[in-house]
Amino acid sequence: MNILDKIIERKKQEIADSKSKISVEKLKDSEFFSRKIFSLKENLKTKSGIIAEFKRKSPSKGIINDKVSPLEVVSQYEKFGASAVSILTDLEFFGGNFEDILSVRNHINIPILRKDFMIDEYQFYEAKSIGADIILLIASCLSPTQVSEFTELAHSLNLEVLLEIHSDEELKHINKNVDFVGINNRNLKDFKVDLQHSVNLKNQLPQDILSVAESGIYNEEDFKFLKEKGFDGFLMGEYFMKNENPGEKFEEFISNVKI
Ligand SMILES: O=P(O)(O)OC[C@@H](O)[C@@H](O)c1c[nH]c2ccccc12
Repeated sequence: MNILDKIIERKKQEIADSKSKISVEKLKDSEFFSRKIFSLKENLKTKSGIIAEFKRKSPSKGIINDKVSPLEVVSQYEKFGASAVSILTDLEFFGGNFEDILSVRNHINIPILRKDFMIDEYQFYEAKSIGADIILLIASCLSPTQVSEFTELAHSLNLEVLLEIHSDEELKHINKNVDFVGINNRNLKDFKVDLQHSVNLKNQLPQDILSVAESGIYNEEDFKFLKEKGFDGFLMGEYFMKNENPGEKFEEFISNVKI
């Protein structure tokens, strides 16, 4: 079984567990169902284009940073120009939890991407109830029909949709309603990073869709290369998080790439 299959197996159990504890009706009581919306579509153009991630650990890297708090990190990300922040909520494989989003939502004014493996409608209500603005749909975990149904549900909750693809076959998951197409530079099955592969895939996207380059952006050259190739957004985690002070690293990066 590859890691992605393991994650999905585990996720199914977690969802069943959560459903037995909290109903969708209960989730809807959250104050976040009726609040100001932060839009990445707007922020991609007006800010750096970087979606800066808070991530404690990952299956490919092990522990990255478990010493810093989400609030200190994402406040700095916001201050120095992140278009949005991405916060992992998977506990088992990424060391994240809902509290990581809840503890920052009312302190920042940029959108938050709930980064998790979305396979069930229930999770969209959950995402909304903890204050997320954007959700990730991973094509390799879903059928094209699920992508279009989940996109509709997300939009009905005022959540923006980032659809992640990694291969030519997954181009068929794209529909005109998704807000952004993310191309993962990292293969989730074997963790290999290949930027040129992403550029080739980007060239096959529909003309007017906003594109985000995801993962494995490890230095200024990588970033500049992808920007020159026309990506609108850049999802970066480890490069900042592996530092003692991720916010400071973000600031340094922004000033070096001059955006
Ligand atoms: O830390 P990196 O290499 O900069 O990558 C960030 C982000 O793209 C990565 O965490 C990611 C992209 N797609 C995912 C899907 C699930 C979990 C994590 C991810």
